[in-house]
Amino acid sequence: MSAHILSGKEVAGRLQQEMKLQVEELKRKGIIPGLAVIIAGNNPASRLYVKKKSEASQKLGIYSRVIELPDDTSKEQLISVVDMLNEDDAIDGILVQLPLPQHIDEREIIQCISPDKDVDGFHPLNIGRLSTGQDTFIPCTPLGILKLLQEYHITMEGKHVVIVGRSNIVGKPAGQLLLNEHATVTYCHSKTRQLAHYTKQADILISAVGQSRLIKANMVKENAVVIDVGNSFDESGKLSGDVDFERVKEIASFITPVPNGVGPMTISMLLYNTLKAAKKRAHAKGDSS
Ligand SMILES: Nc1nc(=O)c2c([nH]1)NC[C@@H]1CN(c3ccc(C(=O)N[C@@H](CCC(=O)O)C(=O)O)cc3)C=[N+]21
Repeated sequence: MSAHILSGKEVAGRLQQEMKLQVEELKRKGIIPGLAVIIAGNNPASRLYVKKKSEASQKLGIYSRVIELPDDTSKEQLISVVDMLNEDDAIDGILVQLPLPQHIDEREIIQCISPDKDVDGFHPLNIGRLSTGQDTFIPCTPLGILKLLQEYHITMEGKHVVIVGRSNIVGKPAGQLLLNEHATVTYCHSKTRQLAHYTKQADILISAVGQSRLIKANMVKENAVVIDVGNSFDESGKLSGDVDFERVKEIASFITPVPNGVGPMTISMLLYNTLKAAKKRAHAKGDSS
């Protein structure tokens, strides 16, 4: 039997309709949610993602500002842009698109973002909050995965979640988030020996590596839930995930496609976090709802 498809596109569309109403409500209270995206350099994939983010926010009625900087922008220039946005009352959320040009230390820039505007959830303070189970901005991809699982009534408590990939933006925070949901979490990465030994034990398998069709059918347990975070290109230049979808779907119970799986959920959660920040601003303004 073939797996059920976890349609990120469908769920993201639904969530965005709900959020549109919330934006309208905020506007009635005199608050226009605002998102700023900074992109340095002209990596074509990064440009495409930034365009998607800005289009999606505008569709909801969120004020969107994209700040494009050249590849040779200095660290000081970038920090001064972040500082300006930290101070700007029209901006609730700041996203610095990664990767940054080689000569800039990403950590140094991320630390300059006000934790209250850090809609990516990448600031060390927010990472600390996530790891101790406090309220915070949860990184968009892990949060998107959680919402997608919840939407399909897939429970996490007591399940063995195996995460392949330990990046700061997906793998690591996804593990912490699902640990907070009472899953048993195993991390695998490029140095893991006998990867299949671990992946075969997963009730929920999350791959966030960026290597086309790394996860084969014989690495997946019967009826597992398979979440594919990969967005890479195969030999023929076609957009492809980490999972050998055509074969794995015959073994899994649920599976995300690429495209239209995790990607659209990531975008939705960026809007969700921006709204969360704007609601806090409304609250600070003296609104009690
Ligand atoms: N500060 C920062 N925050 C990020 O959240 C961030 C980032 N930097 N840098 C790059 C990665 C990548 N990322 C994606 C978001 C959506 C899709 C997406 O919507 N993908 C579509 C396909 C896209 C296509 O057609 O090429 C899909 O899977 O359906 C992909 C990738 C966010 N990132």
